[in-house]
Amino acid sequence: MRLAGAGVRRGERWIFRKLDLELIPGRSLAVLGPNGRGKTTLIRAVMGLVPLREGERTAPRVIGYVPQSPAAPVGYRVEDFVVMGRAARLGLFGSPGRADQAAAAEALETVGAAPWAKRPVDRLSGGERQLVALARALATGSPLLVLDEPMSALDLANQARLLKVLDALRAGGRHAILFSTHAPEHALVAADEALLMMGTEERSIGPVGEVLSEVNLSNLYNLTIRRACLFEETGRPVEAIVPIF
Ligand SMILES: Nc1ncnc2c1ncn2[C@@H]1O[C@H](COP(=O)(O)OP(=O)(O)OP(=O)(O)O)[C@@H](O)[C@H]1O
Repeated sequence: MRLAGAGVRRGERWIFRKLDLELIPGRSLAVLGPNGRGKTTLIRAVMGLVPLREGERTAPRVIGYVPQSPAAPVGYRVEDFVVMGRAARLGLFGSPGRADQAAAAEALETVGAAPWAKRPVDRLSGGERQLVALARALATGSPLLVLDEPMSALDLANQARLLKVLDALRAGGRHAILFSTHAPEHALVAADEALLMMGTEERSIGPVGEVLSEVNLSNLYNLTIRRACLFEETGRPVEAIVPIF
């Protein structure tokens, strides 16, 4: 996926301009910024759901997408909903075959949602729905996964589960992952690079460890923010990022 000199306007206002972005399989990028700064707009532009007013976009035909508030159509079981991720492979009147059912079952297993396969999708909680939406995105088989605040409705255990899934997908090398988040710690553990959206043309992009510095985060949120290493776990520092107020 590539954006070159990309810009999106809403009415009279540019949300972002002159944005260059490149993502390859095996790499994960986290997008951070205050409320209303344009994360969802950027994600929708990557998806091709919002037109660019300048610049160019190159992306796979099918993209695995987890929107901020995943829909829950009435009358579908979880497994049917996840198999919908295969739609682009089926053609207009195609119905899912064994391989499609197997891909859906595997995706549900990956996110830990297999036990809910027979449940009505409209009766899932917000967090359960986010995990099932990720399963549907995985079932597409796309090399690109785009997730808009995927952790926002998840409890701590499911946040950990999702971070582990994203980390494993990235390590597997077959997926490029783009996700937005309000939790810099999540970017530290599940992304290689971070994009901080500071202003329309102002941004910082680079390796998470460098970009998510106390100075950058304090400037981004206009607040004093401290970052501290708590301990090391299997050779990797576990860090806390804390606002001071
Ligand atoms: N359809 C639209 N028409 C006009 N303006 C819009 C539209 N959608 C979003 N905006 C505006 O674009 C700006 C960026 O919104 P966006 O949803 O991309 O921000 P965000 O960083 O994802 O915010 P949050 O963290 O609150 O989810 C906001 O000022 C918003 O009001």
